[in-house]
Amino acid sequence: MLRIAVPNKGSLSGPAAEMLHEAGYRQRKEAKELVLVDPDNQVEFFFLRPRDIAVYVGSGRLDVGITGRDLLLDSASEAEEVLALGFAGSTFRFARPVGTGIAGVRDLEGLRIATSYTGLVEQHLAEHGVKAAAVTKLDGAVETAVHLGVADVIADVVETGTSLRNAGLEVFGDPILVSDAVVIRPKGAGEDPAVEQFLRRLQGVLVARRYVLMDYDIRAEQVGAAVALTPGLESPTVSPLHTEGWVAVRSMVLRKEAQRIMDDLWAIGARAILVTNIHACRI
Ligand SMILES: Nc1ncnc2c1ncn2[C@@H]1O[C@H](COP(=O)(O)OP(=O)(O)OP(=O)(O)O)[C@@H](O)[C@H]1O
Ligand SMILES: O=P(O)(O)OC[C@H]1O[C@H](OP(=O)(O)OP(=O)(O)O)[C@H](O)[C@@H]1O
Ligand SMILES: [Mg+2]
Repeated sequence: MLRIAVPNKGSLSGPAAEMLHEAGYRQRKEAKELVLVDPDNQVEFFFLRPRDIAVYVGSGRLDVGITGRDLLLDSASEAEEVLALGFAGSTFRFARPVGTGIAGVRDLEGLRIATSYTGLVEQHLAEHGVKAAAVTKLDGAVETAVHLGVADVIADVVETGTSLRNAGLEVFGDPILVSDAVVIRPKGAGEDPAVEQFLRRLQGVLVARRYVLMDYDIRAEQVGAAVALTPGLESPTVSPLHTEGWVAVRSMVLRKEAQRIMDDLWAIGARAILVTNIHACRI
């Protein structure tokens, strides 16, 4: 049975559960369940703290896991990213009190930094040859550390920037990392058909979320122009219509471009343009 680590709490847990459900896996009924067996799919889910998942997978005790790229890299575990999942997107950045002159990583020499991600910060400082006075590890609400005098600057997860603004802080320097929810495996793990199948299912969900199916009718002489607008992933399906001189086209298009493409198709004479959701797929 494939053993999969899944986040039990925080920003990653809800979207991860939703994605696994869309991929056809059983989900736990209540948040206190720690292990769930899905015999129909031959998998076993272990609900763990997101920060610990890289440790379990890196040690090879679990075959595969879902966590954040920032947590994976902070842990320095023997696990590696194999697929980005497109949720829990954020950047990991330094922030200073508004208006202070600290402009980049080099200005951090001799300063005190608070963060929940000491591994990431120490690695980043080392890469730039900078020696901070202290890198203090806090569990959360890191933005408050400056106000309370525990640190001069912080390094934290930033999504909308609201938490920083509320604390009178602002980002400076380049992002240390762009993060996303990711699937991880032990480094160097060999081919495993069960893992491949798991990844194919998740890739199917990603494609079903990104793309829609577009159907339309068009005069045969315009089919070249129409197909240029809807080239599909490989090649669109073109079928004859009962009405002489017309064809039906079916193609996958990016969901976010669907309305613009419908306008463009209409302008070259396409009619009966229909868009449908893809429920599941294997590409
Ligand atoms: N506001 C946010 N927006 C997007 N991703 C976030 C946000 N906060 C945390 N993350 C991501 O979630 C992961 C951290 O999960 P974790 O459960 O440790 O913290 P959390 O989501 O902040 O939950 P909590 O602080 O309630 O325990 C990281 O990959 C981080 O990048
Ligand atoms: O840029 P924003 O949209 O404000 O999001 C970023 C904030 O969200 C997370 O905090 P969370 O609410 O999980 O609290 P925590 O700091 O205690 O983990 C993260 O640690 C930042 O503080
Ligand atoms: Mg948090």
